[in-house]
Parts: sequence; structure tokens; C-alpha cells
Amino acid sequence: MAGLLITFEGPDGAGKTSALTELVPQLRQIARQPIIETREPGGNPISEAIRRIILDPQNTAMDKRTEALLYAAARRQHIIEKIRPALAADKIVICDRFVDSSLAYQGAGREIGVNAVGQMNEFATELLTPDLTLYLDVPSELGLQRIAAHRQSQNDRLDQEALSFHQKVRGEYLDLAQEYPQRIKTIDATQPLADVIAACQRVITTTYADWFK
Ligand SMILES: Nc1ncnc2c1ncn2[C@@H]1O[C@H](COP(=O)(O)OP(=O)(O)OP(=O)(O)O)[C@@H](O)[C@H]1O
Ligand SMILES: Cc1cn([C@H]2C[C@H](O)[C@@H](COP(=O)(O)O)O2)c(=O)[nH]c1=O
Repeated sequence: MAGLLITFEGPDGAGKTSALTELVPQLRQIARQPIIETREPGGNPISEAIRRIILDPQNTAMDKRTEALLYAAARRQHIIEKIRPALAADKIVICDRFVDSSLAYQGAGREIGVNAVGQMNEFATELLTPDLTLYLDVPSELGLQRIAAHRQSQNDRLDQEALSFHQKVRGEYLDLAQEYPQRIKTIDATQPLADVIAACQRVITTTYADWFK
């Protein structure tokens, strides 16, 4: 058995972090293998340091290709230090964001091009692809409203982007979900959080029934 890589994706404010906070402990109770929860950019000290640089609102001078390279560099280190060893040990890795984020945010949002960003990530990941991706879909306006309503600290550099940027990001996620329907399952994240969590759990446990009691 090789491990399972399950990723969560969505526009800012879709509720991935909120959903995972409740979902992962629930899944741990019924999983037959250990679950590793992690996130991108981040997941280990080097990648978390890169995260701080990328998201720092002071870094207004950052070029969009520099940004894309930094996300890919953080991802590479994350895969080497954490994801690959966990998969090799047959664990279930649940990751908040992965390559689809780069395709949506840098490829479409920053208009670098989805193919160019995809190629760069093929180099970084050596083609490691999630087994399953849950895409939490919300209209960009709602995602941004949620962030504004619950803001506890200064917005990060990407949260501060214009609505049109976030709309391009969501548009690319919707295209990816159409292109890869076997891997990417769309969850309506405008529902109450409890329903979003239940829907995610249902998709994971029915798709990988053998992995759960
Ligand atoms: N289904 C929901 N209904 C209403 N509010 C929600 C829902 N899901 C999350 N929220 C609220 O929206 C805000 C953003 O949620 P969260 O931080 O989980 O999103 P996220 O997808 O992780 O966003 P980001 O990628 O920007 O970190 C939080 O304050 C959370 O309480
Ligand atoms: C992995 C990845 C992330 N992003 C963006 C998406 C978000 O705006 C931030 C990460 O913050 P979160 O609160 O942890 O969701 O970074 C991106 O643009 N490209 C990527 O590859």
C-alpha cells in the first residue's frame, strides 16, 4: 500500500481551514492509518519561512514570477521533508492547498499562464499528484466578505488583491474541476460549515472506503 494524498483547495475565505480543524480529528477516529495534516505554503521550517516572505504585506515589490518560484520552492521542500516520507510510510496526508493553488493564483490570477506554472511545478513535484482534491467553492465576493467580517490581523498580501484577481482564481478552479472530474470533487462551501464538513467526510470515506472503519 502507498499512502494517500488528499488536498483541500478553494478561493480565500472558502473555509478550508475551518473545515479541516473539525474534519481531521473526526477522520482520525475512523482512519485505519495515521493522518498527517499539513498546509502550503509551509509544513516545515524552511517552507514556513518562505511563507512569511511571500505573504508579508510589506513585500509589495515582489515580482509575480518570483512569487510563483517561491511557492514552488516551498512545495519542493515540503514534499521532500514531509509529504513523501509520510506517503512512503502508508500514511494519509491531508494538505491545505497544493499545486492547484499555484495554477489558480499564479497561473490565472497573476496571468503568468497555467501551462507555464504547471511546467514549473512538474519540476518541483516530480509529478506528485493528489489522489483526491476537495475543492471548496464560494463566489469570490462571499469569500472576501467572510475574511473582512472575521479579520483578526492585517490581511496578507494576497487577501489584499482586487476582486477581479480573486474572480480569475475562482474561474481557474472551476475549469480545473471540469478538466479533472475524477480527482477534483467540488463542495458547495456557501452551505453552513457543518454541512460542508459532512460533505467532505462523505466524499473522502466513500472514495476511499477501505481506508476507514
Ligand atoms: N461555511 C461557512 N459559513 C460561514 N462562515 C464560514 C464558513 N466557513 C468558514 N467561515 C468563516 O469564514 C472565515 C474564513 O474561513 P477560513 O479561514 O476557514 O477560510 P480559508 O479557506 O482557510 O481561507 P484562506 O485561504 O484565506 O486562509 C472564517 O472566519 C470562518 O469562520
Ligand atoms: C499554495 C499556494 C497558496 N497561494 C495563496 C493562497 C492564499 O491567498 C495564500 C495562502 O494562505 P492560506 O491562508 O494558507 O490559504 O497563498 C498561492 O497564491 N499559490 C500557491 O501555490
